[in-house]
Amino acid sequence: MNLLEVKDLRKTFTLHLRGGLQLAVLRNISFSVAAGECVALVGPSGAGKSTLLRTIYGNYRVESGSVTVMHDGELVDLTRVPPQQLLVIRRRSIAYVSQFLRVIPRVSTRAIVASVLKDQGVRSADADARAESVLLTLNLPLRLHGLPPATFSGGEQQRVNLARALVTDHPVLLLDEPTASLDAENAAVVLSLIQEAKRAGRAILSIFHDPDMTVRVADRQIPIASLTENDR
Ligand SMILES: Nc1ncnc2c1ncn2[C@@H]1O[C@H](COP(=O)(O)OP(=O)(O)OP(=O)(O)O)[C@@H](O)[C@H]1O
Repeated sequence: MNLLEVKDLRKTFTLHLRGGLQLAVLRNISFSVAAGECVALVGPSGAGKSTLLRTIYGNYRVESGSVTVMHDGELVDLTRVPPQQLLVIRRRSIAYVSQFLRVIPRVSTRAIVASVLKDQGVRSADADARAESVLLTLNLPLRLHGLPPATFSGGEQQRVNLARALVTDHPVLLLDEPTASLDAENAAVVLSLIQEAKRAGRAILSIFHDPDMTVRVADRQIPIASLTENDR
């Protein structure tokens, strides 16, 4: 069963500060990701892999095409839903881990991770316990859970970011270079959590900075090519 379907997606950026210059990035992108599958986006730097993830998550408006995700047992086209519904769908059905953690200052790491569950209606004490457990699995020691992550190392911040997505059971998971700032040991933990998410029937779409990671965890690869003059 497909949990994510992308059809004929097109995306062009308009650079308003450059006199409205048009930058074509994605053309004719079509693929699907089934429950229990991890699909990797591969292609040269600048081809548009991160743009594709952000467009699927609804951060960017599409020029044309559709992005359908499984939400509450139904396939919903995210390109056509009003912003309020998009927020509801993000809360329950599609999670996105960017390379960068954006957090509210002075909020503790535990509270940041638990808030995702509390937004879904999980009781406060249960949410805190589950947040703590996933943070420990990701090798973030208890002494850091009460601290805001602003001063954490890049790899620690990346693991907090991952914890926010892995603590939930959203059917669709988008990961942008989830192991980029991690040492080999922590990268291996993340790979095993991705395998676990696959076994749980989630659909994962990811970009890996390391081709070896792609081979180890991805069931399929989707090539994203840089556009030529003719494609634009
Ligand atoms: N918000 C934006 N506004 C304008 N142009 C953008 C924006 N985001 C990305 N781009 C451009 O879109 C193109 C694709 O960028 P993107 O980051 O998606 O590539 P990528 O394949 O993920 O690259 P990398 O592997 O280096 O991370 C680049 O030319 C980039 O400059």
